[in-house]
Amino acid sequence: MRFEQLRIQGLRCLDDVSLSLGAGVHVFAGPNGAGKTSILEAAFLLSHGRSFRSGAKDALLQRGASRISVFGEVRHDDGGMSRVGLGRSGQRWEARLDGEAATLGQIVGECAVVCFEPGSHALIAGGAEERRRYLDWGVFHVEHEFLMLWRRYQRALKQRNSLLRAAQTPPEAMFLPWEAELGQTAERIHQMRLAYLERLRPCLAASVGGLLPELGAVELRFKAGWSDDRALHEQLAEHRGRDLARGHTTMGAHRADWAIAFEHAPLREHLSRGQEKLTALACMLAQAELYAAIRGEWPIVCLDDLASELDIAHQSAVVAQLTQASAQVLVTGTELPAPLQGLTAQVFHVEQGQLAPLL
Ligand SMILES: Nc1ncnc2c1ncn2[C@@H]1O[C@H](COP(=O)(O)OP(=O)(O)OP(=O)(O)O)[C@@H](O)[C@H]1O
Repeated sequence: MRFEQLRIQGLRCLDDVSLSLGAGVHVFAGPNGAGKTSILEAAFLLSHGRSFRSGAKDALLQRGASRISVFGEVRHDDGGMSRVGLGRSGQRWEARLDGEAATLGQIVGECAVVCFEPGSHALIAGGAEERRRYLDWGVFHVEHEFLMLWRRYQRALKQRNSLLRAAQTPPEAMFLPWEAELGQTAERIHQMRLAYLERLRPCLAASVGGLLPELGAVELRFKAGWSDDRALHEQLAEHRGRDLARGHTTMGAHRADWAIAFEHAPLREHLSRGQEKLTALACMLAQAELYAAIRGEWPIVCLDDLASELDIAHQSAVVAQLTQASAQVLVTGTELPAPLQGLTAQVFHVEQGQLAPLL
């Protein structure tokens, strides 16, 4: 798939920017603080309903603006077109699909963007939340039922947590239905996550093998978020006392995690910062490749500040793979990255939130 049009209003320094994009590689080049990353953020927002920069929800709105809005025309490889939009004035985000009010899930289902950026190493070196988000984004695109299950799970979790925090401990009967619901939905979420990771495994082995051959075979480990010897609802009942003391639910699908271990770097601490970044990039590429295998089209790939993140050999390897796959690629850099010189790429100069195509 690819964006044919992208319109961004009121996002950081981008006051009102319209872009026409084609197939293949697009480069956004310009000085620091010009607004290059903000363009990728807008694309990512349509596919995830959030920015890839942490804590950015309020910072996204341009200072002094009352509304933020991002609109994209997505051309699918089968010729179909989806018009996706996301806007926010005040605290509420509103989604639109083909001119009609829609849910966030609907637009995210139509528009797939993956991104490698300077914070991506957090997928390997950071907390479990990033890894769950990555996993669940992939699961969602394979199993549309996932979102509904996840919402049911979150609702039950919220209810149980508020019982845990009540001034006077409620009777057991009030906990039981929520614990049963958590147990049921968590089990199905777990099965979907496991099935997705099984499908991801060969894609990951291939992309890691291409980018980090020196680290040897790769192993993917998954933790459900609760012990696998008993049903979750039983464990929730058993550990209610501990959860009451802590004021929140300490086990369940919201505590799941996964990890990658290499034959020659079994612990995460064995990886250099550059290897963490390459591993995160391999995860992103594997997810894109699996998406393409399942859905029949590549997601849009964003590479933020590519030249400062990777050495030239790895930049070249990534660009070659994406060009071969005919993915639409949006790259940023203070200059045109070396592996793109001589390649057919549409280059835009970005300065102070303004864009101009360079011939
Ligand atoms: N809410 C906001 N309102 C207005 N301007 C903002 C807001 N948030 C950030 N900015 C400004 O918008 C610009 C955003 O820059 P962005 O991160 O997109 O730049 P960049 O071209 O990727 O820079 P770099 O090369 O330094 O990474 C910066 O100049 C920043 O100061």
